[in-house]
Amino acid sequence: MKTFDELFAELSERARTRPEGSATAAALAAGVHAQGKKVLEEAGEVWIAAEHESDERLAEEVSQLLYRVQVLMLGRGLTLEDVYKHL
Ligand SMILES: N=c1c2ncn([C@@H]3O[C@H](COP(=O)(O)OP(=O)(O)OP(=O)(O)O)[C@@H](O)[C@H]3O)c2ncn1[C@@H]1O[C@H](COP(=O)(O)O)[C@@H](O)[C@H]1O
Repeated sequence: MKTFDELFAELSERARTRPEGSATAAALAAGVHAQGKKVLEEAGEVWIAAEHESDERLAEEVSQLLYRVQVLMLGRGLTLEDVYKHL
């Protein structure tokens, strides 16, 4: 189990080192357009799960959306602080 901040730290490290076989390194290499499409896709899956699926499936889809949002943030070079200052 990991927190939002812990995942972001892990993905930041992947962005820095770009290890072979990393899903994050591949998603970052695909560019912001592809990263944005993934955010939209996962957001749609969250919506569908919220209306029609179990709590467990919804939680899984939300986790994937959080992951995709973090990848997009890294793709654009945003930090957690850049976002948190607006909360
Ligand atoms: N939380 C995630 C995570 N959520 C989703 N995904 C990726 O999203 C894919 C599933 O997304 P989709 O449903 O859109 O399916 P898809 O794109 O058709 O799937 P593929 O055909 O690409 O497998 C998974 O196969 C992963 O590639 C994730 N990839 C990585 N993480 C975490 O990120 C960290 C770093 O991972 P690596 O970069 O792989 O080292 C680790 O803690 C991982 O657990």
